[in-house]
Parts: sequence; C-alpha cells; structure tokens
Amino acid sequence: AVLADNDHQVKLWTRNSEQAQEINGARKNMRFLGEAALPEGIEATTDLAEALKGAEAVVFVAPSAAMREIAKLAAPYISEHTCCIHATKGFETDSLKRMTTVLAEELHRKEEELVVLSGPSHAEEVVRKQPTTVVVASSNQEAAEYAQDLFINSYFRVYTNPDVIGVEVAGAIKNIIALGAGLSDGLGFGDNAKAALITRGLAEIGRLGSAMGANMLTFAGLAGIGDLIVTCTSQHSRNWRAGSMLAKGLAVEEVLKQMGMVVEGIRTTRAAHVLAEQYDVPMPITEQLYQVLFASKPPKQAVEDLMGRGRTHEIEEVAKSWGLHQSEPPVI
Ligand SMILES: NC(=O)c1ccc[n+]([C@@H]2O[C@H](COP(=O)([O-])OP(=O)(O)OC[C@H]3O[C@@H](n4cnc5c(N)ncnc54)[C@H](O)[C@@H]3O)[C@@H](O)[C@H]2O)c1
Ligand SMILES: O=P(O)(O)OC[C@H](O)CO
Repeated sequence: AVLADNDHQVKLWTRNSEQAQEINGARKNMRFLGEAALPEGIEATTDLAEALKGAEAVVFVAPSAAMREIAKLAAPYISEHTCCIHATKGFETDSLKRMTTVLAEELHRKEEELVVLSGPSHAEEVVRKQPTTVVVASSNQEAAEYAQDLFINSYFRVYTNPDVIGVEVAGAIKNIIALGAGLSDGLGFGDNAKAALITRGLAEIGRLGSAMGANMLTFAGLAGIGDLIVTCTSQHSRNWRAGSMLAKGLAVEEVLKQMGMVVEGIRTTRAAHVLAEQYDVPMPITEQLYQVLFASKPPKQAVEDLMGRGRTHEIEEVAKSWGLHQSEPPVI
C-alpha cells in the first residue's frame, strides 16, 4: 500500500485466488486488514512469474519459515540488477541463518547487495496511513537509499542503517520478548513487569547481537528499542496476543490454530535457544519462554525462576555482555 501510494506499479503475489480477487475487486484484504481500503495501484496475482516480470524491486514479506522456499521459486524471474528487499522477522529454524543469508543463497546474490526493512510497523496502522518510522539496512548505502526512496512519504518515514546483522537480530528477538509481555499481561501482572521485560529484553537482544557482530547503536534505534516497545505493548501484535493466550493455559498448537496468522516468536524462541548456546550468551527470558513453550513449564514458575536469579550489577553486567568499556563511549 505504501509503494502504491508512492505511485509505483505494485504486483502482489499470493497463493490464494479468492484473496487476489478480493484485493483487485473490493480493494480490501478482509482477513488480514479488515475494512482498510487498499490503493488502486496494487494488482494481486497468483502467477509468480507474472508478478515478477520486469520488476525493478522485489519485496519479500513471507514468514521466515517460507522464505527459502519462496526465494527458490522466485529466483529464475529476478534479474541481477533487481533491488531485493525483505521485511521478515525471524531466523531459519534449522540452519539458524538470518533472512538476508537465506535470500542471498537462493537468489545467488551477494548478501551485501540485499536490503532489510524493519522497525515498529504494524500493518494495521500503516495501511491506515498512520505515522510510522522504519529503517532500511544494507551494507550497500546505494541499495539502502534506493529502498528509502521507494518507500518514504509523508506518513512513512524511512531511515537508512548499514547494520544488517543488528537490524535482523533485533527484529527477530523482539518477538520472543513480546510473547513474554503477553504472557505477563495474561497472568495479570502490571506495567512494572512489562517495563522490566522490555528493558531486560533489550539487554538480551544486545548480548546476542554483540556476539553475532551487530553495531550496538542499532539497538537504541527503530529496529531495536522502537520495535521492541510496539510489539510488547500493541494489541495488534500477534506475538503479544499469543503470549496472553498461553497465560490462560492454551497449548502452543491451540494458540497457533486460533491465531490463524504467523507468530514468529515461537519458532524464533527455538532458534534463539540454540544461538544462545552457540554464542555462549545468557538469554534468561528466552530460556524461560523456551521452557514454557517446549517443555511444559508452568508460566508462573518461569516468572519465579526469572525473579529468583542470582543478584547482579546492572551497568557492569550490561557493559560486559554488550562488549562495552564503562569508561569509554561506544564507537560508531
Ligand atoms: N504484520 C505486520 O504488521 C508485520 C510488520 C512487519 C514485519 N512483519 C513480518 O512479516 C512476515 C510475514 O508476516 P505477516 O504479518 O504478513 O504474516 P501473516 O500470517 O499475516 O501472513 C502470512 C502470509 O504468508 C502466506 N504464506 C505462508 N507460507 C507461505 C508459503 N510457503 N508460500 C507462500 N505464501 C505463504 C500466508 O498464506 C499468509 O498469506 C513475518 O516475518 C512478520 O514478522 C509483519
Ligand atoms: O504482530 P507481530 O507481533 O508479528 O509484530 C508485527 C511487527 O513486527 C511490528 O513491528
């Protein structure tokens, strides 16, 4: 919708012919976006070759679990000059790869040429043209600026950022913390608990990001704290909603069935549990979520275990695990 509002000719690929007809006819996508009106410039199709023919830019927005399969299908129709952008938040579950790595492998492109778009951006608000800010990250500044030009407008402000790793790690891990925030709200805990989850969640994102090679300043930005705040506090968030349902005692499978939409945080918890081990970084919130989701741990017990952890010193702990020296400002 943002691209069509910017007068680009947009082809939207879907597997579902009824959805394509609804978008082209009624200019709506009722199941996912309710009554929101979609711009005229969008043409939905179930024919992937037709969708990609002559495209100057391609935006991949499939759930992380489907990214490799879709990139493989799309690869034959994408030229080496096409700008490839993705807005998916998660890791590949088995390989633990970031989405730009998966895309680069399947599209036979250099990871440095690809762009990731991320930040606090619930689709329900964007489609209603409510003020939204995001980042487009690429190691290639030209590619990032090209993506910035495509998307930026009066209600959708786009910043560039060279730190692809930081933006992708933040976008994936914030969904785990949002599951925790939903769980906390569902258990009847208050704003103190949620603020604690957001803050200590950011520490956790920073630890993994630092170990994986991110620029720590990314986590102070839109893809970091910005997206963490919106996903932990917005009722649009599927991850928050899934967490609140888990608190009511629903099993993971039942939560997914009732949601009928992707809840990235669930798969990402599994991936981050392994990444934390691999990189040897403590991720206590992720670990407790893992126990609740995959080892039947009662959510209240998880809260008790988090609160009962050994005493620690805030600044020393953050400085050490984020790889910062307390006396020196971080290097940009
Ligand atoms: N919804 C948002 O506000 C929002 C904002 C920013 C980023 N994201 C990210 O975008 C990604 C997609 O989320 P979403 O909100 O669109 O999810 P969704 O569940 O609303 O929609 C996912 C769509 O992908 C389709 N799909 C699933 N597997 C597929 C496959 N193998 N081949 C083709 N199509 C397939 C589904 O049929 C569905 O239409 C996620 O990584 C999410 O974190 C979502
Ligand atoms: O609905 P969620 O929880 O998948 O979050 C959607 C976006 O990532 C918010 O920026």
